[in-house]
Amino acid sequence: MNYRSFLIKYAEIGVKGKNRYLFEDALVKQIHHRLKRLEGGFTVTKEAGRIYAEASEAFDFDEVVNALQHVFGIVGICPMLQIEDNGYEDLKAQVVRYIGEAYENKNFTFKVVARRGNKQYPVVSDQINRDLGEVILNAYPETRVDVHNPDVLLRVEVRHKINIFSETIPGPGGMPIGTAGKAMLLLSGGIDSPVAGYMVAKRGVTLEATYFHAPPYTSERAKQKVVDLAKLVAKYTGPIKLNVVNFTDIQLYIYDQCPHDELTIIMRRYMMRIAEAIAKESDCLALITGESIGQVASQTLQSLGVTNAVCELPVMRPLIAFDKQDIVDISLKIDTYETSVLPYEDCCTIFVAKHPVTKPNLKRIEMSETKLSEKIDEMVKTAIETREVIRCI
Ligand SMILES: Nc1ncnc2c1ncn2[C@@H]1O[C@H](COP(=O)(O)OP(=O)(O)OP(=O)(O)O)[C@@H](O)[C@H]1O
Repeated sequence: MNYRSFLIKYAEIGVKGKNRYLFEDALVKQIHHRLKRLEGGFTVTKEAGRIYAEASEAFDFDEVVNALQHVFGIVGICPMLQIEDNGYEDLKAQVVRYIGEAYENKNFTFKVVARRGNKQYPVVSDQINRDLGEVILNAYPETRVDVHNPDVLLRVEVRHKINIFSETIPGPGGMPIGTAGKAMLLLSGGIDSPVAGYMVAKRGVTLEATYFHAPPYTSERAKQKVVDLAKLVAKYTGPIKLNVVNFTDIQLYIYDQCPHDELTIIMRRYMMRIAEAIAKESDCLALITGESIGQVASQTLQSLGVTNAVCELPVMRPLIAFDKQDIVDISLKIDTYETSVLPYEDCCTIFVAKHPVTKPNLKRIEMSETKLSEKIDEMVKTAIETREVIRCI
């Protein structure tokens, strides 16, 4: 079948009451944004509970489906034949043509489910089901009707135009980007943080990201890996503004002044302070990290509490109760795993102590931080001011 149009199904956003149009408009915008980079000259429109993408020229079917499968908010992608209402006999002929072109092998069972959005249409749905069933059986005698468990469920929607479709390709689900504010992802080169960003973005949150690097202790390649990860996540979220913060002086200073078993937690607190300052500048409403309870020393409940103590914005940790394998499974699904496991050094691991505290005490950590003079505030200011901003698409 040479499809020209797609019917886009969305679930959750269909139940958003009076705000529904906002969600639909955001989804239309995201679909439009994604398809405009591809061939096909797509027009994206909405019509009472339905979104359509219609091509005006030739396009690569797989490429378009792949693009739509990266748009949060879509639960199903139905390639469809959309026709004008040119009378009942024409509808019958078009359905026969659809089945003829869509299925090479006609040895299947089917059921027709018609729905009249346009109640003026002269034939009621039940009658349409029976009549179309009959013309299909006559045209293709190998087919059989099975109303309980059909191989092919042929849907015919009689609206302003008539939609004929029988296949639903799953979409990613979630909510359209741009419907739930913006958050700052602390993006490292590991497996977890890209997955954390993906999960929060899937709820409609626009992402910005911050990466801390420590040249010359961390390489250009390590930075490039984070840029590559941001680009992979951006396939789902749209462009991500990545702030690359030079953390070297701060790390060296903390290393000089503070007990080494507290380095990880104190560095983490400075990362959060800096990420939050940039987040506030960018109107982000929350921070996101890839932490999960107990994974490493800095991810015990005590450590998470001590880290949180420096943040005013809420810190979202979508992986908090996930096992590593569950996180790996998502990273494989979203295609970040292979990049995440490339063996480049991370700035936290370079200065890590042999036996970091696993149950830090807030008072003690605050006491240790008093060893850092006003110099640290200057360093934080400089790190924020001199950050590099990379647009990842
Ligand atoms: N260099 C960094 N730049 C930005 N964020 C970082 C950096 N290092 C750590 N983080 C943030 O802190 C979280 C915990 O990092 P940590 O190194 O303890 O764990 P991890 O399991 O290695 O995480 P990941 O797999 O995301 O790197 C990360 O998920 C990320 O959100």
